[in-house]
Amino acid sequence: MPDHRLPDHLQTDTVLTAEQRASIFTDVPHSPGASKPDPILLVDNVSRTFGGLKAVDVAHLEIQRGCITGLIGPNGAGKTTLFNLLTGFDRPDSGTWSMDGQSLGRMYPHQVARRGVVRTFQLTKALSKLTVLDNVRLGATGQRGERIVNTLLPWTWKAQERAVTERANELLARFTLDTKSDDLAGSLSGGQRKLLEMARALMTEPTVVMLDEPMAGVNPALTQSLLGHIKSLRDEGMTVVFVEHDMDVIRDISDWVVVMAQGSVIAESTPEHLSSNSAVVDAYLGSHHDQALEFDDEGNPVGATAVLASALESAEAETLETGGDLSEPDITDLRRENS
Ligand SMILES: Nc1ncnc2c1ncn2[C@@H]1O[C@H](COP(=O)(O)OP(=O)(O)OP(=O)(O)O)[C@@H](O)[C@H]1O
Repeated sequence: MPDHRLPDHLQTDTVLTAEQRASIFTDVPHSPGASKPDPILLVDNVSRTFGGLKAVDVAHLEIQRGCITGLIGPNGAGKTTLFNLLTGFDRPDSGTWSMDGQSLGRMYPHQVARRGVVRTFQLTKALSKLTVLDNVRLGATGQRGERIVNTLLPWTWKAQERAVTERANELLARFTLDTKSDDLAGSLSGGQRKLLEMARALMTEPTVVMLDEPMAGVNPALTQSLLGHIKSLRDEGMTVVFVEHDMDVIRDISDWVVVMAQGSVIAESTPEHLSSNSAVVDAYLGSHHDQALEFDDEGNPVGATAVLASALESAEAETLETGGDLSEPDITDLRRENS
């Protein structure tokens, strides 16, 4: 059994400094299912099939406490399905997973949230006919301590109502949505809805926040602000797991990166060493060679194309560093080999 206690020099109250986060992963092997010094989430043998397709088949995964873990992988790799399973929005065929030793299996989403694990969605789920404030207030449903509130006397409900509204207003201010609190959520831009979702998720004062493509569809001006918000969740002691396709974002904010392909975890790494991992390069090459490449107005690769470009660049650099050469193979040599 691996020893999951943090070494003495890393012991903290969950809020880790940048130095502590960097040293946490120094001895973690860059391999799928690697043991972490202090995992908050443990996943074992979780699988989910749709018809004949194995969407998720994760043998073992550990998520380090107090850090940002980026989850990447080609389209259809199973990232969203894994999020759905871990947060009670879907049921696996098999497997177990737990937070701090407490099983989270066979639970409904609100029960998982009560235990401190919340998630946001790739496509935001704001209720467009409700005000922004009411959307955030709804996040308090299933709140930890709700049962205690239910046993309180009627006149204390009002106090609870006030507390919920107060917290919702604080969160709206934090995410710079306070001027919009009386607007209908349907009037918000895509980026503002992402902020709204984050605010709603934080109503339960979670321990683990799982964000499914928080940057997708967000304009560049809001991207920086969202990145800052995600970092601040970690800096307040929360554990963040997020799905993202943009490698610049992954490099900017992840402390550790988990790579999925065809339902399984195929690699784990620090963001710096990601592109030199041949399994990652293979996964992206394998799944994207027949897809249209995507570029922005300035001709820079975006989305999966950016991941591929970055992986190729690093693989080429590695080939050169190890004395290889990048010239096309001589066709006459190939013919000779095949004859
Ligand atoms: N409800 C469902 N019914 C049938 N197939 C599904 C269902 N949900 C997911 N799948 C399939 O499972 C596989 C994994 O999908 P999933 O959405 O988890 O991948 P992903 O890594 O999140 O992809 P993306 O990056 O495109 O969001 C895909 O082949 C998908 O088509």
